[in-house]
Amino acid sequence: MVRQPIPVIIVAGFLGSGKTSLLNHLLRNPQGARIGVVVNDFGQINIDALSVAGQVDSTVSLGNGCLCCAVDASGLDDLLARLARPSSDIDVIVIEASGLADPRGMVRLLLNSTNPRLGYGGLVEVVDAAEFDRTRQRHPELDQHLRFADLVLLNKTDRVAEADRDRLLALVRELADGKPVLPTAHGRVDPSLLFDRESVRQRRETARQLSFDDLLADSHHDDCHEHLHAAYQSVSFTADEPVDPRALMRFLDARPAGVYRMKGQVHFGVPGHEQKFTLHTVGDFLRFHRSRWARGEPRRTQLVVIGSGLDGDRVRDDLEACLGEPDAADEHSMLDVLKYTRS
Ligand SMILES: Nc1nc2c(ncn2[C@@H]2O[C@H](COP(=O)(O)OP(=O)(O)OP(=O)(O)O)[C@@H](O)[C@H]2O)c(=O)[nH]1
Repeated sequence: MVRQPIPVIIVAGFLGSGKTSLLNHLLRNPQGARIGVVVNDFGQINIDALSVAGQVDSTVSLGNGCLCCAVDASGLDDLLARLARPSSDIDVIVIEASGLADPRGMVRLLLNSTNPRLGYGGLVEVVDAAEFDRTRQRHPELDQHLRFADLVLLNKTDRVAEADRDRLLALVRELADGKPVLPTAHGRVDPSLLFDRESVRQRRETARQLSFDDLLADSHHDDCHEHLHAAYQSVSFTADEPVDPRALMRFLDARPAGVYRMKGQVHFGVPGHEQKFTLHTVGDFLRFHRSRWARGEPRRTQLVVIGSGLDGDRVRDDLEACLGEPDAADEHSMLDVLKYTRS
């Protein structure tokens, strides 16, 4: 079975916004995933709570399978390659960008990476609700960072009054230009929003075929607090009829506001392209992986769309409108899909 690339998630945000708190939260709630963590300084990572098992070069292996590493930007490429080696057995990598760094360089580095074991997992921008107005005054570039992020966490909402929280949410949503914005306290976000639990499971149980129930279960797992789920929605879509590739690409080009991730499989059924196309989107990032259908596996499209502030009926209707055979005279209907496809 082809191994799925390891998603690499970048956590950025200005000084003190709550990046380390988010990281600690993920490390405490790894959902069965082995998390590789890359930080500039792991002094603040809650290593005690994780029982340190041993130390290797500049990395710290933690008892629960997590790995922390200290690195500067120039060593990042090598370090990621090292973490992605099968022997490290890592399912997801989280990089904490230093407080002042512009995260775009790191995103570019990942998107341009030729390492097939690594995949872009998204840029999460953490902002401090209590300091938002002052930070924005001091660092006008914050607006750009918000536009560039795939997911924004408006953190420290416990430190602002409700009316202020609503004002800030509306303002940050406007600045983030359609990207999902979630209010959080102490970085407590549902980890399944960031990790593909099904790909973790696929990596761990390679013999087992993933069912659609598994995909859905990923959006409703039980070991996180209920209130974490309230902040985002997941919309599922399934269809036996083939999908028109051009119509789907139009949908993906103009993803509905609030969509953070899409995952699942697509059945185009176009002659010569009858294989299974596994779709993965994070923010603006889009990728298909082409593979064979398993023996007896029904050829159907099954998608989960995850985001915040989604209009579920609208998403379903828009996807429904993508069903149908492409125009028989259109020889190049798959061209745009193939541009984003890795076999
Ligand atoms: N009240 C409150 N305090 C928080 C919250 N999130 C983080 N903090 C506190 O804010 C301080 C900074 O949080 P960190 O998670 O270290 O922030 P950071 O972005 O990693 O900071 P730098 O590494 O300095 O950039 C710490 O004292 C946290 O305990 C929150 O949601 N509410």
